[in-house]
Amino acid sequence: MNKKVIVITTGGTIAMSQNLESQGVKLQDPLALQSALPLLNQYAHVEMDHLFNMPSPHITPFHMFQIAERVKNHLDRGADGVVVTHGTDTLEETAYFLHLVLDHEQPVIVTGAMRSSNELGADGPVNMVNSVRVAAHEQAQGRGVLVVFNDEIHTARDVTKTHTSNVATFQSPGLGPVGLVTKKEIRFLRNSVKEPRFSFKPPEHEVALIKVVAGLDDSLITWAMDRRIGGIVLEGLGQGNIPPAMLPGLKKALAKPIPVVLVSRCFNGFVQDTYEYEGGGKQLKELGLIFSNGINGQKARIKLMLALSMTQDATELQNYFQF
Ligand SMILES: NC(=O)C[C@H](N)C(=O)O
Repeated sequence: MNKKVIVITTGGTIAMSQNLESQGVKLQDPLALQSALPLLNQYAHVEMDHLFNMPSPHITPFHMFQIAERVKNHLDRGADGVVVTHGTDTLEETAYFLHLVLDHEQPVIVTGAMRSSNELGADGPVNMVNSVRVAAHEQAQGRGVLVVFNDEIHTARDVTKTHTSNVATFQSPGLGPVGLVTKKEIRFLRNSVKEPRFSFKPPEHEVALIKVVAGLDDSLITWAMDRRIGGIVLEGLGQGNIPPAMLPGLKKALAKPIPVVLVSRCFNGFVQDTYEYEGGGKQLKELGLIFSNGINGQKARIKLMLALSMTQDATELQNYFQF
């Protein structure tokens, strides 16, 4: 039986073309994407739903919720799979947001392109075809949200954009792709981590992501507190350490209480309570920071936003970050 796959378009380079005079790349009429339909229909019965036409730096967590609502509607109404086309700059954040709020068996795939539609070697068509193929594939079911790009399949949890312009930009550091797409075959290489899902609600709290650098003091933490931020993610150094000058503001934030999640700015390895010096992981653990492993700073921010819509309780928040 021909599977029914819905392609929801939201913009990004996949929906753009290059102006031959200025060389600038910008959005075109989203209906131009419909020209891919005859190609896509070779693999499934495909319908397109044009939701937004935005560059992905314009996407906010509220837009992510709107995308999630649209995906959910299609899945609830019986689509066998959904593909979301999206700009690559914030693609990993939207993919992870969808992953945390959707709980369907049917495959949900996020894809995009690094080269716009009229550039040499445009990768949009092949990424769309591969995404539709994966969305219609039995073995893609029950794996949560996947990112299909450049003949590879990645989980929303693990994938990150690693190159500003190369078509092989999406990688899962330390793990590699969860699956591969060839002309003949779709093959999954490993299972995905199961994560608890969050309530289907728009995020209510802003969360600040602060990248820790040598010599940083607590002024960004103070700024975040003045803005009545709901939570803070610290992208710490190494195994999860910070300069001592951050401690006064950090202690004030924790006393409020504002939950603070700690990830590492290294993209391999774990944050852990190893170091006993001032600002070291041992002290941060004692102060009550939530240690988070397996997701980067931008994804920990999305997760904390969703978690704060469910609870403010420190132990419950901690539990969400065990996975
Ligand atoms: N390749 C891309 O899609 C990048 C573009 N700036 C976007 O995220 O919308």
